[in-house]
Amino acid sequence: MTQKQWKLALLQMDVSIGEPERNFARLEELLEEAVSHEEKPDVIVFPEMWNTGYALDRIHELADREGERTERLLSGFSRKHGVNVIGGSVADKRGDDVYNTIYAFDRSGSRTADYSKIHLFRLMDEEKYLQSGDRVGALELDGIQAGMMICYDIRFPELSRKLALGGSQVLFVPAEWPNPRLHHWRTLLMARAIENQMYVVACNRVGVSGTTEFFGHSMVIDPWGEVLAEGDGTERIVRASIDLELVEQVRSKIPVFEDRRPALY
Ligand SMILES: NC(=O)CCC(=O)C(=O)O
Repeated sequence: MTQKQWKLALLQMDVSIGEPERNFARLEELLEEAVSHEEKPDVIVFPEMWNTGYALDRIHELADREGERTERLLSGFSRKHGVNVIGGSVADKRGDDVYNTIYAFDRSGSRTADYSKIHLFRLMDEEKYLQSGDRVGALELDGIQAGMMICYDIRFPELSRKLALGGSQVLFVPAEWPNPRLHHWRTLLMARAIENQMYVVACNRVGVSGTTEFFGHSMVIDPWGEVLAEGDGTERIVRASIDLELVEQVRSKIPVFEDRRPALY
């Protein structure tokens, strides 16, 4: 049966660069905290590259081979607690290549989808060490259609539009988005929500790696562009409830999808 409301928990965690053991341990603590709350979440989301951070010069030795460790933890957790998990993204190694990949699990613990980042971010040298994905990330959870993008992907409006046209009502965005671009982060996320009349659920990390500072400000934005929840710069769980019926209400109030003129552009 299609669910009409979702309670969300965004694990706005700090990530220890190049230390998967510490990061797995911290993530497990935050996962337990997320489900111990009186408002048990329907969907849990975490940041980008939470297993290794941007330890790119050692990424081939640190990446999770075939995503096996990530899958073991998240599949077991989602089944045990009957919760959907958008597993942030991890550095995962397939063959000789390392990707930046989201693994998503439904309430039964089944891996329902994965998505590897399409647009690699040169300012952080991703293109020198990582392979890009070659397909978009659509999925269905609790009968709700959703899309996945990773961090820099939000600068490419064509991608979120494609997901919206394919039926997505919610866009999940794990990120490691640093200072000094808070203004870009907030504005781009709001634009993706308003132009596509969809929920945007974006989880950014906090903390410092070398000289790079990550500001958090994880956000849940509704299809009208209202910010339902926003983190600060500290490690915490950001919670929000969303009502999926609002997507249809906003889309009928301003019928953007009917008024498009794709023949002209
Ligand atoms: N990890 C990323 O993709 C960072 C993207 C970013 O910071 C940006 O400004 O874009």
